[in-house]
Amino acid sequence: MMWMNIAGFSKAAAAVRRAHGSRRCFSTSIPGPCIVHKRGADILHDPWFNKDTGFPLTERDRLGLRGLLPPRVMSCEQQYDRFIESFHSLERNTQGQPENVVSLAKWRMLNRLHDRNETLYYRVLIDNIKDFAPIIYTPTVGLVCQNYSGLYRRPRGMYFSAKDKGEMMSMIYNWPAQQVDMIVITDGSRILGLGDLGVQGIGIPIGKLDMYVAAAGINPQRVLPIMLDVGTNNEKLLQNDLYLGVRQPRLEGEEYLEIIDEFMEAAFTRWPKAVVQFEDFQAKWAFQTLERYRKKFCMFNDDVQGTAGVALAGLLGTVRAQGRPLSDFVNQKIVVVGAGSAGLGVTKMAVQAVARMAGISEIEATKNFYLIDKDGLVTTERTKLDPGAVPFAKNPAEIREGASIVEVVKKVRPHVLLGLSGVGGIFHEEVLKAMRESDSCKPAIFAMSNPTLNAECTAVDAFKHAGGNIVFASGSPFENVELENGKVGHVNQANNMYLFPGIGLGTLLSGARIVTDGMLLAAAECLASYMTDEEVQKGVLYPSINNIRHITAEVGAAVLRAAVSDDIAEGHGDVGPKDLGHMSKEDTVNYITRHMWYPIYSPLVHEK
Ligand SMILES: NC(=O)C1=CN([C@@H]2O[C@H](COP(=O)(O)OP(=O)(O)OC[C@H]3O[C@@H](n4cnc5c(N)ncnc54)[C@H](O)[C@@H]3O)[C@@H](O)[C@H]2O)C=CC1
Ligand SMILES: CC(=O)C(=O)O
Ligand SMILES: [Mg+2]
Repeated sequence: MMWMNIAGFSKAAAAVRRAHGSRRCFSTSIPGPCIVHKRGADILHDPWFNKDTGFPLTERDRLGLRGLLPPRVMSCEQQYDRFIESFHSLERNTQGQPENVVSLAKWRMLNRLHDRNETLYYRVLIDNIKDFAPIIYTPTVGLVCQNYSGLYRRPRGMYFSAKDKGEMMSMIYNWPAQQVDMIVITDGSRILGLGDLGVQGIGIPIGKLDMYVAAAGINPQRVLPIMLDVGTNNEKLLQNDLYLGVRQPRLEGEEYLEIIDEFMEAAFTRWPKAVVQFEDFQAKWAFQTLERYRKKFCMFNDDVQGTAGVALAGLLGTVRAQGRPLSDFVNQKIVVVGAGSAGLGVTKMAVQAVARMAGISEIEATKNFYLIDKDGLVTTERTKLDPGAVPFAKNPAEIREGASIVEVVKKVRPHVLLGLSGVGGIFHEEVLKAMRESDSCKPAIFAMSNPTLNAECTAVDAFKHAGGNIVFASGSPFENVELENGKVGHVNQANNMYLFPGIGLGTLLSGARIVTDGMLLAAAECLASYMTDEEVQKGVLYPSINNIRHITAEVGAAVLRAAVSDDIAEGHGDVGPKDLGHMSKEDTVNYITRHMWYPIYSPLVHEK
């Protein structure tokens, strides 16, 4: 078991990952050729193949591009520098403007590059992931979704609407790529903490798949963002003339399930080896679709399962941060605020970990967990209790039904207060001050809701009101906080981005037919053991996002090895299940790393 390995994490491994995270590595080796079936201007208009001014003269001749570009040939490095310089100049020129305006301007600039030249786009993204993830992912992606109908310029991904019923099996063949490895699908019903955004939620699969390319090195020609537009219950969108989705209330019940069933059959008929990630479905459909498909298709739900693993890794980190042995996790009192797809997923996985570590039943393991939803503390007195929350309902004799967050924190004095409610600011001053009385010497506050305005509290407020000795994590990035004593309050980003790319990549390269609990647990354990004791004791629970490729390789390898142990790995390409089984841990990481796509201009070879 992983729990034993954490303390043994070697300094050498830490050095390797730092090297891996180094920026701007322009490879000097000659890349293999890329076959292209078009010529001339058609190539320039195809972002998969376009190199802009980067086409060498010989290639311009071979592909009929001569005269279609300015004569000067620029290297990829020169194009890169030119883009970064333009980006900095945008930053200078927008100084003092409202934050939303600046964020959208930056997103537009990156998006234009994405639409024009994918190779350069991903090079820029990978090498500057810390600066650009907040633009293509949370928080700016939330703003983009809110404004998507107005921002829309070019199509990306596929849209299956309620009106396409009966047509999906043929429609799926409209996608131009022969092979698809990763699909991220949403129905737009719960986009971050922003609610039902209907068709505009397509920004989320696009952003998640950008992270797949950047972190997991999935080839961008093999990713497919999907919007399943079954209507929206957002009145404002339905009234908006510019709204691009189907203008009808959401389908419900069997009608809804028939649409998703049809899509899943169509997708896996064309690409039987693909992995499908469900993202930002409202809780009832998140759980139902997960149960419906997880034994039948190779899929997982990122909000339920990915988030659970990231939170569990962070919770284990908080035990180490207190200088206590991991076995003390079983004694940690944890208050979870938000009992939706994410909150229930996290609580369930953490309870399972306690049960395993303490050798007790899952029911007994719920003792130290307190679940709060919009109606307050969940107890057995609650009428209309969500079935998923039943195991965590407290006895009202312990604390009253519906008790507020402050009441629960004052009474329980939890080690951890974890928010997945989607409600900005509910960890207000009184709640945070109550955490000063926590039974932990290093109380932990996880404000995991996205985007930034929906975080349960800001980093500054957490350190100000709960004290400088807390451990803090948020779902969207905040700056570190300067404390009065001259020390730095470290801000962690507790976001499922640390796991979903590795879960997807490990699953894909193992050729697993389904995603098992064992694979998800292996991912969480791998992340939990990634940090050194020294780092964790400084309150650093998660690695820097600059190391995301290395983390993803490690997580992917852990997932793959779990698939082999679970006997469901069927292999990938030339690598059969036996080959996978014979790989050492190090071989597995190397195998995963070798399969990561990296953006370099390949020589284009035209074939009719
Ligand atoms: N950091 C991360 O990696 C992730 C963060 N999230 C974030 O978590 C949030 C929730 O996501 P889901 O669970 O899918 O949503 P959900 O809609 O399924 O659940 C929200 C829960 O919060 C509760 N709630 C609402 N108002 C409340 C209040 N005033 N006090 C206490 N509880 C309240 C609701 O009753 C419900 O149980 C979103 O903001 C999302 O962005 C979700 C997945 C991953
Ligand atoms: C991060 C994420 O998946 C969410 O906020 O929904
Ligand atoms: Mg999500």
